[in-house]
Amino acid sequence: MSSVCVLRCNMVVSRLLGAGGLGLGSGQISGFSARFHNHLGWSVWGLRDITHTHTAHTHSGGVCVTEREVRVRFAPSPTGFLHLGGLRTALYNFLFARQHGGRFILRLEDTDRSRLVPGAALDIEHTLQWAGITPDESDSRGGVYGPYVQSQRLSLYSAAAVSLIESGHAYYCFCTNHRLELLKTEALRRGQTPRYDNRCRHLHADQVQENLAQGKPHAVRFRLHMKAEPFEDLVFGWTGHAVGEVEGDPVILKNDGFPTYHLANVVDDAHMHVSHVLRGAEWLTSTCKHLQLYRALHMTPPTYAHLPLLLNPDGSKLSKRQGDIYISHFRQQGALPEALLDLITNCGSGFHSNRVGRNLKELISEFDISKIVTHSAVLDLKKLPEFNRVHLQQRIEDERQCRLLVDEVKNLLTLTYTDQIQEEKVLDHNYILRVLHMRKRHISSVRDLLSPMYSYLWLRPSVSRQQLEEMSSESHDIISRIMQVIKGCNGEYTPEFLTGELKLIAKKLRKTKYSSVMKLLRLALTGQQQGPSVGEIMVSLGEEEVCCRLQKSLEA
Ligand SMILES: Nc1ncnc2c1ncn2[C@@H]1O[C@H](COP(=O)(O)OP(=O)(O)OP(=O)(O)O)[C@@H](O)[C@H]1O
Repeated sequence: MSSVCVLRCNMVVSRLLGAGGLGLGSGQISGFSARFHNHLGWSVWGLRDITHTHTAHTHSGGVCVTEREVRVRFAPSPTGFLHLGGLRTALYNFLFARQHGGRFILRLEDTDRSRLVPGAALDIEHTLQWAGITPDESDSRGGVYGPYVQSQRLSLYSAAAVSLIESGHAYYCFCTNHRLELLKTEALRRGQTPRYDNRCRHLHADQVQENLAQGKPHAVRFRLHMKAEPFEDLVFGWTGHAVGEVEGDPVILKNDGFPTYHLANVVDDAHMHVSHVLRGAEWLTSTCKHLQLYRALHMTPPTYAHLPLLLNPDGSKLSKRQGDIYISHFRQQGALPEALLDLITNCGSGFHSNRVGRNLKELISEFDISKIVTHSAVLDLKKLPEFNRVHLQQRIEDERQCRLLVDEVKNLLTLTYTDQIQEEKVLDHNYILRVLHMRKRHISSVRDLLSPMYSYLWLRPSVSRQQLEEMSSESHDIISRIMQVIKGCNGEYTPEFLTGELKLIAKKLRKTKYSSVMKLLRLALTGQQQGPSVGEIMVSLGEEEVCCRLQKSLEA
């Protein structure tokens, strides 16, 4: 290119690097100049690094990974908190990386400055950590290809834009917002899809130089080819979109000095040596554009796998723009991370079969990218309590995890009942442990144990003798007999034993049926008319506490 072009490019670079101190010196971006100018080998679009071989029984279930180290990235924009759709895309990247001994990278794409949400970046990283899918490289963990936040990588994008302008693949666009709006309105009036008319493509070099010298605001646009190079997507198969025929040249660098998604993700994926891009299917049609950018930049593109989207029941995409329910909300409600991961994989695809109760280790070994289907899936949140119940039971049955649950219940109890708790023993580790084991098939969250239905576990009910008499005139006799049974049970204090004994007592009564005996006992022990079986209630409370409550009911 001519010296004019070099001059223009330098102007852009200095403007961009100087803009509000947002750009960094290239020294802050590891190995930038060396890698950027060292054209990475062009391996037939780089798409043969992963191939479908349906006969091979490989770890990944029919997909052979060869040559390059597997490096995948989850690249959300911190324009909102993480939702379940984003979590599933992150998870599939994580599963793929773990299956192939690769690296899982978290990159924050914060170039849309107008939509940044304070706290979102931290929320995303913390949520991934909470879910057990901790990135190997990220802003907080670091890594050799950092920084992992796009606003700290501006010099890379401006240099790429410069290189594209120099090679004639990009050009300055001086069109005003007003003109672009008019183009849009006119297209809509004619019933056409709005598109840029590529006017600035044809500006004479002198005109461009004059505009730049006058400091006219400008963006940089990429010159799209008419020809559509098809590519093989791991989910959608061979795909091609004649982007140049249907779209105007896209902006790659905005006039605020920030790149658009198209340039930034291409440059970063290449510089971070990303081998596979697993991202939402909404990017499928943009991929031909991205491949044109790779070609123009002489960079090796990754292999693509576009993932079907998770949808709301009304068919819309789960998206931060709609303020969909964030993961932090489910977390606050007591959802377990493994239950959420299990739910979002169950309502999608990527596995030979679906079943409830898969943990992360099993998800890694059973994930099969060749099983991902192209159609989107509706998220069925009504199933979450059942998924949570199954996973909570698994935690309760695991000694180490159950210890943590006991502590959680203890904290919740202290917070909920503060000074109402009369008996310190309800905060005892073994007492809570017993309650958890007794209720593990019935509760979806440990928070359920704090609901009024379970208050009897922590607080003594106040039941009057009169209430019991109203249920049965034999109530005194019944309660005395039961206390006798408890005293003589010699360690055989199980729900089954107690139920058998209660039946025997009922048989000896003249006026009270077995069912009424149960109702009477439930009321005396819990102050409630419904709840778990009486045998279970008695075992949960323990012999001493049951006797104490029964005795009190006789005296009340
Ligand atoms: N509903 C969804 N289902 C599956 N993947 C999704 C969904 N929404 C986003 N993703 C994917 O998650 C990754 C991060 O997405 P991003 O942070 O842009 O979220 P988003 O909800 O699409 O944001 P926005 O609403 O701001 O566009 C991208 O690869 C994106 O394709």
